[in-house]
Formats: sequence, structure tokens, C-alpha cells
Amino acid sequence: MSEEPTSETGTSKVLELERKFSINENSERKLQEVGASCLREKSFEDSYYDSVDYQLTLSDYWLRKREGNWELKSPPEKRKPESDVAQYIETTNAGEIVQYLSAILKTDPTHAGDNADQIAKFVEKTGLQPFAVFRTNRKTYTMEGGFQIDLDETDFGYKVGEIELIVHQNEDVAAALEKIDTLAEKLEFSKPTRILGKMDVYLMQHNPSHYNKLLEAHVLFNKHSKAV
Ligand SMILES: Cc1ncc(C[n+]2csc(CCOP(=O)(O)OP(=O)(O)OP(=O)(O)O)c2C)c(N)n1
Repeated sequence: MSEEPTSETGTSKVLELERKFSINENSERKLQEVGASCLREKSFEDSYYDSVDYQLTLSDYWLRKREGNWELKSPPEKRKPESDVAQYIETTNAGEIVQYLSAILKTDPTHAGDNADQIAKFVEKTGLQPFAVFRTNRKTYTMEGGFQIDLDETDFGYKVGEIELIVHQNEDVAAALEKIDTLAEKLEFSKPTRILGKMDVYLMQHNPSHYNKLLEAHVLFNKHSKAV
């Protein structure tokens, strides 16, 4: 299976570009000033899964169940390395998710299929376990240019924002990264150091040993390290 993002019918893969920023009391006002409008506010629970020896996350694969729906974020074949923007392929198709997981876990995708039940069976067969479970309250803004801006607050007390653009073809990545940076500057979201994600803070609080392994593997980066 190709790891390239594609918009072909029948596949669920998209390339998601996200830049995190700190939220403060001015964030919503700034968003409204640049023409963003609030689309919705919702709450959802995420359960992230991995093997006991963290084979998925140490390879930068993030399998989660969000309100009953399975999703996988995986690294694209090539990333623009100089960017502060997180670049992941997001897959929601069960058969594709099982293919990816089988390759990483080096198991036979015997349960490959196209519904959530097939993933549940695969997860059971391979012994994947939830390693992080938390709830997020999210306020979503949208604005011209296809941007989605999320303001998140978790049930473990962390607040973070992200500017997101979805692209369907690799040729569009460079332009999309520039668009995100331009919007971040307009919103004065420029930042001297890396912003911690929800997972960084969750693991620091709940499983520092797993967090340190991810830092050592350069999958996550601590706040003061230079973005690569
Ligand atoms: C900036 C950055 N973020 C995440 C990672 C790795 N990572 C850790 S957890 C993780 C999975 C998802 O994390 P995140 O995008 O922060 O969650 P969320 O905002 O709830 O997802 P959405 O609703 O946007 O789909 C990843 C990719 C990374 N290496 N760098």
C-alpha cells in the first residue's frame, strides 16, 4: 500500500498539517479579528493504543479510538523537516489501518476488513492496550482558506490551540505550510520554543517512562529542544 496521501475514491487517507500554539485570554478575540468564526464546541474522549513495548508510538504511529471511531496517524514517507508544523497521514479506513499496523507489528493482517469490528479483533489478537485515555473540550473555528483552528482543553488541565489544514496531494504541502505560518504570524502565534501537545503533557503526568522513551527515539520533543 502506498503511503502517499491520495484523494482517490475508496481510500480514507489525507495528509494533516497542524501547528500548535499557546492559548491565552486574547486568542479568541484575535481569531475573530482575522475573520474566523466559531463552528462548534464539542467534547470527546480519546483512547490511544499500543503494545506493551510501545512498538507503535516509538515508530510514530498513533492509533486511537475517538468516541467509538478508530483513527490512525502515521508519518508520511517524506516530511518537510525544517517546518514546525506536524505532518501526519490520517487514516480512518479499517482495512488500511490494519495493513499499517500489521507492517509495524510484523504480524499477519488476518483480520483485515473494512469495519471497526475488524480493528477491535486485530487489537485483541495482537494484545494492543490503551495507554492514554482522556477527554478534550474543543472549540472549533473556521476561516477562509480552508483553515480549521481548534482551541482544546483537556480533563487533565492542559490548554492548547492548533491551526490545521488538510491536503490531498504532496505537491500542495509546501504552499499549505506557508499558509499556516502566515496565519500564525497574523495571529501573533509566533513562538520561540516548541509548544507541548496534549500527549506530551498526559505522558509526563501519567507515564514518564513512556514519555522519556519517546523523547529518546525523537518521536516527541521536549519544550526546549529545537524543532527538527
Ligand atoms: C507537534 C506534534 N504533535 C504531535 C506529535 C506526535 N503525536 C503525539 S500524540 C499524536 C496523536 C494526535 O495528537 P494531536 O494531533 O495533538 O491530537 P488532536 O489535536 O486531538 O488530534 P486531531 O483532533 O487534530 O486529529 C501525535 C501525532 C508530534 N511529534 N509533534
